[in-house]
Amino acid sequence: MDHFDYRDGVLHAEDVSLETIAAEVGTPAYVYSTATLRRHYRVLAEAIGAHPDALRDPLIAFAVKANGNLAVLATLARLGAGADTVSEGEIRRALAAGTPADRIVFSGVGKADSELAFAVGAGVRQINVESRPELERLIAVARDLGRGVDVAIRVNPKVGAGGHAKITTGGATDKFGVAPEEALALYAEAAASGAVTPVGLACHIGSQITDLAPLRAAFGVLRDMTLTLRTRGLEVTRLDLGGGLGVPYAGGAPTASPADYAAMAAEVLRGLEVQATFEPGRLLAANAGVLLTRVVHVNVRPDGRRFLVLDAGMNDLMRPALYDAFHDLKPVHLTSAAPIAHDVVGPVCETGDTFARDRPLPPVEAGALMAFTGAGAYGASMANEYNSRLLAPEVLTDGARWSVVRQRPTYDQMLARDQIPDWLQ
Ligand SMILES: Cc1ncc(COP(=O)(O)O)c(C=O)c1O
Ligand SMILES: N[C@@H](CCCC[NH3+])C(=O)O
Repeated sequence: MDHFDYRDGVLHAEDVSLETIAAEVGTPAYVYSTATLRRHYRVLAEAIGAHPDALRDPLIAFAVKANGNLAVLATLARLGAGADTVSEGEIRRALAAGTPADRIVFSGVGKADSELAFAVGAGVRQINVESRPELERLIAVARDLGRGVDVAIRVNPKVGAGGHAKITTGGATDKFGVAPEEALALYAEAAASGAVTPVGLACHIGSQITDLAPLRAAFGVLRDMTLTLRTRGLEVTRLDLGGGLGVPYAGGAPTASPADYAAMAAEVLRGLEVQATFEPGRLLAANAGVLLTRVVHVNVRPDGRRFLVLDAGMNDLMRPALYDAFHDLKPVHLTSAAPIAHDVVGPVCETGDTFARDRPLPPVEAGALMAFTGAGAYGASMANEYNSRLLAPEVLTDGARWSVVRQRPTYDQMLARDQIPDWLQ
């Protein structure tokens, strides 16, 4: 949180007061810090770079799904980050932000033929194949285009982990990847096809993982499989270790450090002589962003229950509604008033539009500005227009500079997307 701190009693993003941003851009609005993004990238890059013997020529491919804003992607691309993408839209975002195609990895369980063709045509670094039907379609697409592509087979190591059942991806019954035995068979089939080149294995077992044990187990599966493939005469030059390392959400559980994570990965991969890819999303972006919001009013019921009604709703920040996620809420103006219990809610017509129950907060008045922390990952990227609410704009700070990096749409733009057919006039 150090780049989001109080100065003279007002919460700032780097050198910019959130009050200034709210006054000019309105609320709700996402605010990201370039300095924090850079720091997070460097901490991870240095942690990985400390093990050049085992983590050779590493690639940090930012998971675009966490935050697809072009300015955020461009910030990371300039530091050398690649991109982990799961749709044509995300590949296009990464390219538009200046990420070189040969640093873009394409993952996902349901890539359409048109998306596979786009990725092959764009010359992405590798496609992480998640199933037999996908491999068959990719081979057909590559043959049609007369152009090859490097592939990794995404393994489902049967080790699920993560902060919530809905964000666990590595369990045996989860839809992602293929079981180790089948992955070995697909690898050989890919090699035999002559149309695509299998270069390695991939895994990603979940998100907001705070403990290294399940990650170690999953990486161990990749290691064993690498050795098996080599005994079968197949070359394995890359391992994609996925993302998933958790972050400290203010008030939440502690998590393993990037240094311990990298040391563990190095320990498991040492001696394999493979190139390692990492796909962090949350780790780089979550604590680099806040969601700035204004109190609509405080509704105190006769029984004493205090509803703090914000102008941000579950459509802007879905994580609490979807995963019961905890996001700290800070008043933009520091106060020493004693905290009292509030139910923090948005304006959306759903009971699920509740950010927190009985959250101790200093009493605030209508119009007060507040900020949800830890909102830089899976915040704006998961936002929607439910209740016909306009998507929140996004702002990026860099020292004393700041810019709107995604405009709030207008109601006219929202309405213009729909058409009433002639036959209804
Ligand atoms: C394949 C893949 N890679 C990387 C990520 C990024 O995960 P995280 O933000 O937890 O690092 C995800 C999302 O969970 C994913 O599905
Ligand atoms: N969207 C989730 C993380 C899932 C990542 C995608 N596999 C979150 O907000 O925590």
